[in-house]
Amino acid sequence: MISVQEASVVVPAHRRGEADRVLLDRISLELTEHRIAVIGANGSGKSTLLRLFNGLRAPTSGRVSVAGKDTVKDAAAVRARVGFVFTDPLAQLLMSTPVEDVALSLRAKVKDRAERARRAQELLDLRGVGHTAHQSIYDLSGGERQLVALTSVLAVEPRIVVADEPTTLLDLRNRGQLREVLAGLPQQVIVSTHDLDFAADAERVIVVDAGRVIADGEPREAIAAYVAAMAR
Ligand SMILES: Nc1ncnc2c1ncn2[C@@H]1O[C@H](COP(=O)(O)OP(=O)(O)OP(=O)(O)O)[C@@H](O)[C@H]1O
Repeated sequence: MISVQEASVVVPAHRRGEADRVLLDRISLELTEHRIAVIGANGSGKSTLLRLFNGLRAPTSGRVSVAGKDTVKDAAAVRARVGFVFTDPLAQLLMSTPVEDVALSLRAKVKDRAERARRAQELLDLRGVGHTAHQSIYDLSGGERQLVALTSVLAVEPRIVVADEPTTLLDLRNRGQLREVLAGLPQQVIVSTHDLDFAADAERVIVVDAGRVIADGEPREAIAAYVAAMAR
């Protein structure tokens, strides 16, 4: 379980006379539900919040832990447990072809090189992108790329998947496909999204506004609170 206790993220002012920037302001959350969506306007702090969950970002004050492990002090254990999917898969695909990228994720678990490549191919097949295995990642469509990135993240067998606007760059069909894949995962899945239909599928919706949680709970009510806040 992810636990956020009074976590703030503050960026110090760059110039004299400027105020510090508070990106997140004393957030406390216990994330126990299987499907959680985080929504909020552009720049409200969703990405910053999600990055706290796997230690990509450290809180300036307060504490974030995953299954009792501190995201700063136990960073490696936390990263192994919490997989992170970026909006732009090119930000996370490190190798030049899908099969190499997934094999890289398998490195800790499968020592033999040939076996690693075989397993990587199997995992890509499972996600319906096996045919892209040896293509350059730059030649893949956006949807294929996102599925390859997700396959690489899942290859590490994380207990929790955190996905930062994973459908934003996708067309309607690929968006639907990715939503389906995420919905079918056995892991706990926490996504940020601007797609309110996607958010409505979650068990719990957290609304972030200017670095604060302004609504948190059952999707219908939380989404209504977000829509009302946007209208103000
Ligand atoms: N390192 C940083 N230094 C200064 N400001 C930052 C830094 N990182 C993020 N910000 C600012 O924090 C605010 C929140 O950013 P964040 O990416 O968390 O928002 P978001 O809700 O995910 O937005 P979007 O929906 O547009 O992706 C933005 O105004 C952003 O410019």
